[in-house]
Amino acid sequence: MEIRHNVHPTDVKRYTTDELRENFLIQDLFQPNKIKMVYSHVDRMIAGGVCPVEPQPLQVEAGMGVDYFLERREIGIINVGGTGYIDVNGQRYTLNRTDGLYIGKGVKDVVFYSQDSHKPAKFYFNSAPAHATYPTTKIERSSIAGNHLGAITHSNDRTIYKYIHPQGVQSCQLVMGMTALENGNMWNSMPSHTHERRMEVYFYFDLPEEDVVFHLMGQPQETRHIVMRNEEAVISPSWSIHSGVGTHNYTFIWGMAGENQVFDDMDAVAMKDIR
Ligand SMILES: O=C[C@H](O)[C@@H](O)CC(=O)C(=O)O
Ligand SMILES: [Zn+2]
Repeated sequence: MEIRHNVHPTDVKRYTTDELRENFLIQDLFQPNKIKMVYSHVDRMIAGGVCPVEPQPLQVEAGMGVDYFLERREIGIINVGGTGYIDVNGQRYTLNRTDGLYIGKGVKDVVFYSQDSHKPAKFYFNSAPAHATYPTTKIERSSIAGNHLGAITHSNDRTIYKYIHPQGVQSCQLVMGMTALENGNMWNSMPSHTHERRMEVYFYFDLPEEDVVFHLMGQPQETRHIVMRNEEAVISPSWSIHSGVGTHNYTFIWGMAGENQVFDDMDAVAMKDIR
């Protein structure tokens, strides 16, 4: 398990490109038969990926100080690969591409599978500390009514699908969903925002190999960027904007943890104030 520490925004002003990438960027999420996990000290969020060519059990990692992964945690999972299965205490859930699964605190036995090892599942996940148990629930993408936002005139015509949230599948603190940009639309979350009360992780996918997303971060008056490729994620502390522009349209999964679960509790940054 990789550990990422908290960093102070005053220090981040002086970070080099490599330091920004070492502290915030998450790469190599889908290595065959390996569960990749990054443990962020920002709200103790774990972001990770599983590519189960062979079945992969979710295992506690050294340093977590518990007997099993979900002893004091909850997890949200979205499949971005071929059809896969997740067995939760022996009960099988089938996840097609972009279907999700919430698993509550206390579940001991979670195993990831691919339906076809030549077209393996790619399970992206976010996990946050939890102190109560909410039911394990499958979330079919087709069952979610998306919220349409943006317009082609601002190159940000997109649909937000909320998977885990107070009006949908319940959780202790995890809020999770997916935003898909229409063809020819490149911008997300601009005008930008922060949310002092929650951190967020973005995972970009559906991006052609030769294309990139310039992910924008930093304090609103002190912005920086990280160049990201397909199937990479980035940690956004509560003081940082999280926005991006691609050389091609893309889709991204967002996950949040922290003080509240109110999606609209954002500190909007006026365009005249961003620097
Ligand atoms: O706090 C909310 C998150 O930043 C995202 O949900 C924003 C987003 O998906 C978008 O604007 O497209
Ligand atoms: Zn946000």
